[in-house]
Amino acid sequence: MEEFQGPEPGRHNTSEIRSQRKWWISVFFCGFLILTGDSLVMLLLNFYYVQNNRSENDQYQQYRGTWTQALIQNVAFPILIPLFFILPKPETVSDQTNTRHPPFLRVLLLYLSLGVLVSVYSKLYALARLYVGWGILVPAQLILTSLFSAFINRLKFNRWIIISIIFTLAADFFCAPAFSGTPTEDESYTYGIKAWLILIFPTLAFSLSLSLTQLGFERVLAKTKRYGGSNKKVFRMVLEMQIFVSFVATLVCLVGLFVSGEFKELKGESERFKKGRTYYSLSLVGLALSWQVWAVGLLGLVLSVSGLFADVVHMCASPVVALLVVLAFEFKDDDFGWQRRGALLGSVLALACYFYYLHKTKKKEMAELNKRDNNNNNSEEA
Ligand SMILES: Nc1nc2[nH]cnc2c(=O)[nH]1
Repeated sequence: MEEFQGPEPGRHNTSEIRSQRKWWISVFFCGFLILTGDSLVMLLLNFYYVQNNRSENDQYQQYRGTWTQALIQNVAFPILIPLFFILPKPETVSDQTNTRHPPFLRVLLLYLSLGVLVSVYSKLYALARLYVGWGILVPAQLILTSLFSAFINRLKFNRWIIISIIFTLAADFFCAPAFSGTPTEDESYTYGIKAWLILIFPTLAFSLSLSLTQLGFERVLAKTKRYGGSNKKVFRMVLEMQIFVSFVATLVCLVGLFVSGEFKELKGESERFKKGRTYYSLSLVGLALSWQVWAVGLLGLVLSVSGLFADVVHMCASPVVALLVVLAFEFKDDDFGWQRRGALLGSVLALACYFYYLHKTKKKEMAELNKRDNNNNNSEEA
């Protein structure tokens, strides 16, 4: 006689264990991309400005070139297009009749608004780094990201997240990677009211873009027909978001480059480059590719965890970047002293706290699933 087989015990558990494992792998992978992107960008930027003979320019000229930097931050998005098509399409769920998909116009508006925000923060970030110290820019940004996450994404803060934020703030306040782009000093430029405005707007735009991107993934992209309309998050969304947003940002930066007349300076820059034009082009290509690596990692973490976590990881990369810059360049007075070692420790602790919180959340999810499975089995046996 054939035995009646009830629902296989632990079936949900096995698939949950598998999906949690995949989730952890993607979190570590995206974190690695952010760290790699941040490090390469800073190393190449330093190389670029060292080679650029900045000190030979007049003070005005030293604050130029920021539209070019903004353009480079966004322009290499086409390298992601083949990857987008290689990744498998998500399956569409069969029960779609009742699902309301967001209209095309909403998706378009999302990409347009994020593209403009990204172009704003790319341009002003390039400028802000010339005016104000990293130690002020970065903590301000993390505080704003926390506020936006609380109000826009309804993120619930707990003690582990708060401790992680405090460690990150401390680490970044004491650990600015050396930056050879800083103009040869004129204090009035650095701390004037203009400098403070230039600090506030890119940090605002960056923080806002993280929260809106998270909202866009959850409320718009995950509900579209092409992603199954099932609220499932897949990596393809990251690539789609990055490609369309960077496309808009690139257009805005191109307009800025031409309207400001900065494009006329490109020839002079390539001629000034100490190692010659080939190295000039190679360093710009390297920078553009590194920015894409960074952006995919950042958006990947926004998708799989949150905008706040993505910002924490991005900020925690600074001490590592500072160490790499010390090893790669011989800038005067730049060493990896006790302050930076402390900052590195702060970053490690910040990440440990956040990861501990994520681990606890995932464990709780699994326990709830176990409980539900057990209840279902018991009621079917009764
Ligand atoms: N505003 C801003 N722009 C960025 N572009 C790359 N990183 C950053 C950042 O931390 N802040």
